[in-house]
Amino acid sequence: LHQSVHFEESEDGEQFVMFEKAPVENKMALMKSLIAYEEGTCWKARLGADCNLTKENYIFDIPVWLTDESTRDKKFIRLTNKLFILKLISSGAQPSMAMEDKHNLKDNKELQPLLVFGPPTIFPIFEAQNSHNYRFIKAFSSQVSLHQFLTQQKVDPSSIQAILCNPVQKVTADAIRLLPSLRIIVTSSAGTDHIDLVECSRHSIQVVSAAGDHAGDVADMAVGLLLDVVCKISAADRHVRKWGPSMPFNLSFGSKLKGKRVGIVGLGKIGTAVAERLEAFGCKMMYNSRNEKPFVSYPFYSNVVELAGDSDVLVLCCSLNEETRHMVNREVMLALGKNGFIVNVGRGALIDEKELVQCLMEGEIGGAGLDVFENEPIVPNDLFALDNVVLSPHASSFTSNGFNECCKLAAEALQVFFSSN
Ligand SMILES: O=CC(=O)O
Repeated sequence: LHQSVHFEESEDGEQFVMFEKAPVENKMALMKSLIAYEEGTCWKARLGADCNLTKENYIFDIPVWLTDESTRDKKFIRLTNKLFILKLISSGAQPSMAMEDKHNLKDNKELQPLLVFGPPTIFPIFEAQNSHNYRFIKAFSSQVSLHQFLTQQKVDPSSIQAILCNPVQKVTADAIRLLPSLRIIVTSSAGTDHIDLVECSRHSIQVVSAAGDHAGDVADMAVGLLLDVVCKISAADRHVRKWGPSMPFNLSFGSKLKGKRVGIVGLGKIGTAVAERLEAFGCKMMYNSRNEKPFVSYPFYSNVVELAGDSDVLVLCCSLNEETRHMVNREVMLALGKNGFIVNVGRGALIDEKELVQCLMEGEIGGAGLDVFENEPIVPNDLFALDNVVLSPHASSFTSNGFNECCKLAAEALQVFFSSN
């Protein structure tokens, strides 16, 4: 999705969103997100002028009146890997904010500078929707220190009041100290472990999580990973791809989710959503949390080793901080046991990853479903060879609804901040 998008106007005054060169999958993903965001708006798409196509096949003529999923997909299938332009043709609904304000575009120098770290996965969409409000200073594209980068870009550090970020790039104490006017950091994630919160509070900087209510998406992923590793779905898939007369069926048995005792570590919104889903599968829930929750009927364990000892599955949903770093260590994994499973949708460093790999290879635990890793994007090679492990690239909140909501929340948080300052 990392590509640039900007607005253009044709000679006859028509307004376009221009997508620059990028792989077609990215364009399609971005376009789908835009379309999902623009529900009810009619779009027309056509190829960009540099495609050297004749007038006849130049225009796609796909007014995208959004009706249902099946028609959406059919329409996008026809896009090619050339440049293309989206054109807003008419609409009963409100045009997008970006389009509406096209004529009010301020001079670039008058726009509020917004320092972008990461970049957040939502950034291409956020940028397209908010380029009329902000001058984006893309620190994520730089290989040099923030100080050098700002100097190169001729940006005065004291002009920066806001950062948009996500867990890909840390907002360190040094970065914060470099920006004397910094007042707000908006992160597109639920977790804030990539931001030096102590330094923020020292300088009275607000930290806003714009993740929205994506607990359901993350919980779906947790349950998916658990089902996959318990029922061996990915292992079976790999097996089928090699299956044939010369390769007999030799898949080991999966097991049953029903009746499993599941210890949720971190019974916040995500943990609760996981528990609700797993109850429907007939699992028996218990939990560990900073404090016992008075209105929760599941048994509470203040000690994770004891929780692991009484569980068949541990699902990690808590945030990462100095107390929770490596909370799942070898002792916890041995307590969970040879038939036990771990699912991690929190942060990689909640588990001592070296010990996890060791325990998986030695058969000290039964399997793992992992959406997060200690040193992303580096994943221990040993995991790739294990059939009892299911891996996902920190993608539990990658749904188009989640993206759009997150963009909206980030934009609102910044708008409220700038309009009250
Ligand atoms: O990892 C994702 C998040 O914290 O939202």
